[in-house]
Amino acid sequence: MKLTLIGNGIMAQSLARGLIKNHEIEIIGRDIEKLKVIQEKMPQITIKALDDQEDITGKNILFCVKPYALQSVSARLVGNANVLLSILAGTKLESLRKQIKAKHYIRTMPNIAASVQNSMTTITGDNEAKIIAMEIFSSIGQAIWVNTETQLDIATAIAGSGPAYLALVAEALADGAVKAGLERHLSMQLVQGLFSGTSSLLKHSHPAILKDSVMSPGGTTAAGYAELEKAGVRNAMISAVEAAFEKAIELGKK
Ligand SMILES: NC(=O)C1=CN([C@@H]2O[C@H](COP(=O)(O)OP(=O)(O)OC[C@H]3O[C@@H](n4cnc5c(N)ncnc54)[C@H](O)[C@@H]3O)[C@@H](O)[C@H]2O)C=CC1
Ligand SMILES: O=C(O)[C@@H]1CCC=N1
Repeated sequence: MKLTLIGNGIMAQSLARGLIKNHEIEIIGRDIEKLKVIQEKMPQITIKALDDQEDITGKNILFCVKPYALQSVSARLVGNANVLLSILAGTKLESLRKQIKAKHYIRTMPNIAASVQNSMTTITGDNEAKIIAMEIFSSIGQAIWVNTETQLDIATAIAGSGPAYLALVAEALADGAVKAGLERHLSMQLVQGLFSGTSSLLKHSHPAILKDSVMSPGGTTAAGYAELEKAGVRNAMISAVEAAFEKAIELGKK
């Protein structure tokens, strides 16, 4: 399938890197020099500077600019796209419909692991475009269709932003090991293996069961776990997801 990405930032590049294996990719962005650098890394893609009258007629567009840029970028788009698939956090389908012409509209929330074909993506929007949207995002990881934009905004707070939360945990665990005296490279290697193994286990086990099976009576895990509870890590995680959800709602009001 031919896909046109508008935007040349981190997420457009992550999506392109994942999608290139199964799709024909065009990236349209405002920074042609940056696009040339991207093309050096992914020679199969085509690149184009965003025109003041950029014709999107018949294209399947993956819209990858910042939420605040919706108005200024859409003012430069002419014609009627086939499907407009937006990845903009918070931005409502209603705003997209008002500002960009397309046959069908989709909101999606992929994450940065799209670059390694392991995104956890949620999708909502026009039912007529459900199959095409699910096909695109299933080719770069797992894709789930949800029925409301509220569900998508909550999903944004966990699966969209989540890689940053888990990266914080990963970095902090490695720092703990370094503090205890282990070399940095070994600490990082252990954390990578830890995340990979735990993620495999989580596919089949409830987190509470997993935790119980690791925690021996009077053992190391119980000692460490008590510190996490004392520091309020559980509550911090819940608050983080709530705050990110609220921010998505706020972005949707702009
Ligand atoms: N970074 C992530 O992990 C994720 C980001 N998103 C969404 O992806 C979108 C892009 O985010 P990032 O790639 O992280 O940001 P970024 O800052 O790396 O890229 C933003 C892109 O928007 C373009 N842009 C901004 N203003 C523009 C204008 N006036 N005219 C033309 N182009 C303009 C920039 O040139 C750039 O290509 C955002 O809407 C964000 O909500 C969604 C899922 C995950
Ligand atoms: O931080 C953000 O707003 C975007 C949306 C999800 C991940 N990054």
